[in-house]
Amino acid sequence: MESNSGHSQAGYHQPQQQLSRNNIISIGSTSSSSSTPSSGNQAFGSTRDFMEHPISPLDDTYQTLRPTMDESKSPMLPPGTPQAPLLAWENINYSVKVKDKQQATMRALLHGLSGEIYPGEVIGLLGPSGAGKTTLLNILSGRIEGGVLSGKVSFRGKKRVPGVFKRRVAYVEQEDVMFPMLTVEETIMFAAKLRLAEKSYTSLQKVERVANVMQQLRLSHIKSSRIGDALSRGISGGERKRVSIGVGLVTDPDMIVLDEPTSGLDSNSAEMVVELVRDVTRSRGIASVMTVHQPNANMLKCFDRILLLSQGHLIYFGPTNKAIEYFESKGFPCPLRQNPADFFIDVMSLNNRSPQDLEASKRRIEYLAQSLGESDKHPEKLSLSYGGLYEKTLISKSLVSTTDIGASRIRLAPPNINWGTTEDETPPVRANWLYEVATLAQRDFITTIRHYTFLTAVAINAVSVLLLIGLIFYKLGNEVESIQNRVGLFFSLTLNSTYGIMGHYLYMYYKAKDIMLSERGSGSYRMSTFYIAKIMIYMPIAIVSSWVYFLGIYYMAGLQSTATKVLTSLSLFTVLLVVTLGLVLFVGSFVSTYDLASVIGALAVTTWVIFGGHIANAGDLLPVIKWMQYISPAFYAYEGMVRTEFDSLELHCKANNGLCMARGEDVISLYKLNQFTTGQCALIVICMAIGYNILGYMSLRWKAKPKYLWI
Ligand SMILES: Nc1ncnc2c1ncn2[C@@H]1O[C@H](COP(=O)(O)OP(=O)(O)OP(=O)(O)O)[C@@H](O)[C@H]1O
Repeated sequence: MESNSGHSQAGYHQPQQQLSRNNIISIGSTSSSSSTPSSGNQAFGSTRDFMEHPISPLDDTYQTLRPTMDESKSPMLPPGTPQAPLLAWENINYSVKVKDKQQATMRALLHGLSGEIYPGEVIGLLGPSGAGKTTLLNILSGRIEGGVLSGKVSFRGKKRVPGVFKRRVAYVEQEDVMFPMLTVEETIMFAAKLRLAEKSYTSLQKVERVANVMQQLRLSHIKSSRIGDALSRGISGGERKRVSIGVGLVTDPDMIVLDEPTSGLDSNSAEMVVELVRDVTRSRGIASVMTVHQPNANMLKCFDRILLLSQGHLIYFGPTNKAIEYFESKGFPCPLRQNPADFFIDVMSLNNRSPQDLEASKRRIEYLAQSLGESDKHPEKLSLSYGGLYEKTLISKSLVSTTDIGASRIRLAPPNINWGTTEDETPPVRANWLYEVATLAQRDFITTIRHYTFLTAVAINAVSVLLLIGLIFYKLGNEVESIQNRVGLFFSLTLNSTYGIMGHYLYMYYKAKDIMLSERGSGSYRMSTFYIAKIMIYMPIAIVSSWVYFLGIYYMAGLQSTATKVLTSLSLFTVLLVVTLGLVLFVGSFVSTYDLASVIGALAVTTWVIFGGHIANAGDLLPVIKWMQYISPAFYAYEGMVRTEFDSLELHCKANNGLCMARGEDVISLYKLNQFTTGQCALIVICMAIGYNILGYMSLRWKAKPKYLWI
């Protein structure tokens, strides 16, 4: 085996092919000069694969990798062409507060990390579980919340401006958060409509852009298929991931950040996703960075550089094809038939099998982390000191440079990208407010009408309430005994206009909120447009479905049917629906989880109903709790409706036993439902409807506002 001294600094400048051969000779002690490279499509993940290929798979891997830094300099860009890193970070430290035996201590998750990403590069972030990959990715993409963060991150050589940065960087989350009822094309199209200002792009241009993205991501043939979810089958996991990438790409970002894009995918789909990201990165001249769990050799080949992390320490950040050599220089030669990624992760992992193993692995990681700092041979150091893969200056706006790298053609800096101008600090133009409302309402409308279970539940509720209450209170008549039934009927209507709405719409709201929170990270749209669109879609459905049973019950029961009375009661009932919808949006916005929100929502509605004037006589409550009556919208709606019905109602007494109340007004007095006039009741409920919706909007703004740390 070659000694460490064999890897001189000059060794890192050797052409790649020579390096690979050297590796094979030195590690495997076999000559590879006459070997036949295996197919580039093959994943060298299993021992069988290796046995069938006498040449080291690494040789094949690295022969098709891009050239070394030195080779790539000249063909990538004309000599002297300026280029700056797209994203650079320096001395990143991050720690969080953790509770340990009742004591809060700070736990450092990242330790002094530095690096940079250049346009046209694909960076793979690898490391064992818990190494800090997602944490680093979140910091670099401006999505870290909580904890203490220090260091510097610059984008195009300048401090990041959140509003600009989040619209120039597409973030693809590990979980694909999309509306299952939309088709592939609709999903990408709505992203284009919401994120591309109509001032800058015509409708036709957006359509073309969407078609282009679908074609590039090989989604055109399934453009009309629904996304689907666990309940309704849709496109496959790999296709879903490509749609998520398409949603990010449609805005033409400068960089795409992917958190575990291959998780949950079979190896073929995983490879396809990584290869597509590489192709897109190169064809668009953008940069991409992704975390991947144990990539196979084919996936590893797609990364120009890899960043290896362990226990929050940087272990290696340099060209993929030099990592093996680097590890070998530190005394960790990669076995010939092992997938390099598995090998790196093995070397960087804590071994918990025994206290001795744990201690040894800790020392190994410490040594690797420290030796990175000391090593002046480290490829990344060279990259930094010489300008590395690219020259460290600015790419001119018009520059387009192509070069052959392995099987791929790289195109850098397409003409539509501006680098380093003052425009960088100006947030991109947003879509017009009304256009945004219309687009979100259109999306909500489509997703709601395709939500068959929701619509079926709403319809079943309306019909069953109509039949149940309608039959219980059928033809009440004007006998004095009908008093109890009349007040009971209005109480039942109050119950349904509160519990029914809470039950149906809270769940829908949470589903939509999850997607909104994910889209919000990229600054897709305003909170006001999201809120208004929700009201625009939920309210008509809630009102129309409730009117069906209200009017049906009204006529089945034979209540007073003058137009004024019907309209007054219907209006009070409708405003109560709107207040409850406001409560749904308020609780849904304020409380983070659906489980807790459903409990709080049900409790609030129960309180409204208890103090609604039917269960307990409105005038007989103890002063200490009587005030709760006045904050219950159900009380005003109920009082208003009962007053409307009993006003001028003549009741028939069968026998004059001294208990008969022949006038409706006497009933109102008996139940103490004469504290407010019907008009006052209506006004108060309208004010509550407005108040709850304002509260809902304010809490949405407050709670959904990303609290990311920026450095
Ligand atoms: N907010 C937090 N509070 C406490 N610990 C945290 C927090 N965020 C992350 N950690 C811890 O920091 C470490 C790194 O987490 P991170 O998710 O970045 O790792 P990872 O390399 O992405 O892991 P995996 O591959 O398993 O997803 C883990 O041990 C995790 O438990």
